[in-house]
Amino acid sequence: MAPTTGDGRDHDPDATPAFSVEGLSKRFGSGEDAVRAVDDVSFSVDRGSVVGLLGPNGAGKTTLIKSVLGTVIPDEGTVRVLGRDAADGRRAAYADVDAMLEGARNDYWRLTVRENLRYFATIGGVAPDSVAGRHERLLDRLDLADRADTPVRELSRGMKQKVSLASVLAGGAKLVFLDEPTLGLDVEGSRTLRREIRRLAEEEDLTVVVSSHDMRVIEDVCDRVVVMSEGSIVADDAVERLLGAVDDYRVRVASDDLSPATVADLRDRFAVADADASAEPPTLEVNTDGDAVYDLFDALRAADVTLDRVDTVEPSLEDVFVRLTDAKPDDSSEVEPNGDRPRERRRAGVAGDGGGAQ
Ligand SMILES: Nc1ncnc2c1ncn2[C@@H]1O[C@H](COP(=O)(O)OP(=O)(O)OP(=O)(O)O)[C@@H](O)[C@H]1O
Repeated sequence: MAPTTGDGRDHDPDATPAFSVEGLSKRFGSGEDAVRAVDDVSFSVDRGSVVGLLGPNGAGKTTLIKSVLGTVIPDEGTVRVLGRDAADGRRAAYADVDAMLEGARNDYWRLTVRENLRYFATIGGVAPDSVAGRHERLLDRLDLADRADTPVRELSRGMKQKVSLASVLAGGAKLVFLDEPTLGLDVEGSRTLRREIRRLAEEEDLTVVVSSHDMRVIEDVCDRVVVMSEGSIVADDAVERLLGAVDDYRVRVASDDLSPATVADLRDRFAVADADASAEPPTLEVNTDGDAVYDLFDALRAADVTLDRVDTVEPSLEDVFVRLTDAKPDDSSEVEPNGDRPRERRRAGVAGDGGGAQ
């Protein structure tokens, strides 16, 4: 048990959460038009953990993150960052915190990669020479070392995204928020960045909060997932436990005999989760439990469906998410040609990056 002082603060640095929020609420607007963006939310994040923040559009994720970053002032509740009450002194509370909000930080494209790291260390209040070793390590780990002296504008999108991540870490932040870190990347670029985020978290002893609509990011990178809906936390658990909590038993059958009429008939009688008529052979996924699976096979036999293949399907984080929030996970993944999400793309403020309190 960590020693505590009279004010209840503990002084064992490892036991102090990276951040905690208590009774946090934020409302926008007033009267009938008021929106409770965050509604009495309390939770804390241990140091060294990698936590995913999930939720459909408008769930309150960004407002929550900005409240912790100090760029949104909550109506009620307290925020403690690395043991310090954010209301007591923003500068001290946020010295070790940084964020990459909504896709990418605006790195300076005319500066080289290394110059960007030095610049962001400086505006984070750190003398760049004192963290030169860290910068070399970051460049190395993110496979940017041989491009360190290249202007950012000459890099591929995937590399620019990695420069953004390195810039967030350039000043020695211990707590970082990454919002949609893989947005706009191709499959390979996204996979590389996910691997690097996980590795950096472990090797640099970082606390990372990742917000994304991409379930692969959350599944690959996070130890724990906090799911928000309509301003409240609706689930908060380890990824495996969330997956285990879904006791759906789903079977996927494949057969050339699955005609549209047969599928329509089965839809009336079973919980059909998915049907793909264009697959070869066509497939049908049905949520079943207990005896329902036998009823399904009886019904298929009665409809003269000869099965080519039968599989059971493990529940995915997406299934859990849909169950908890009643929303599709990618309902805001519409991406503009430049890779940005359309809504309020450039509006977000970042601590130390010109974001003003609202
Ligand atoms: N500055 C603002 N003024 C008015 N309403 C706002 C403002 N910021 C957020 N809201 C509203 O608060 C609610 C929560 O928004 P928030 O951006 O926090 O959700 P989110 O979970 O981050 O959504 P998304 O995934 O789409 O980014 C929404 O109804 C949103 O319209």
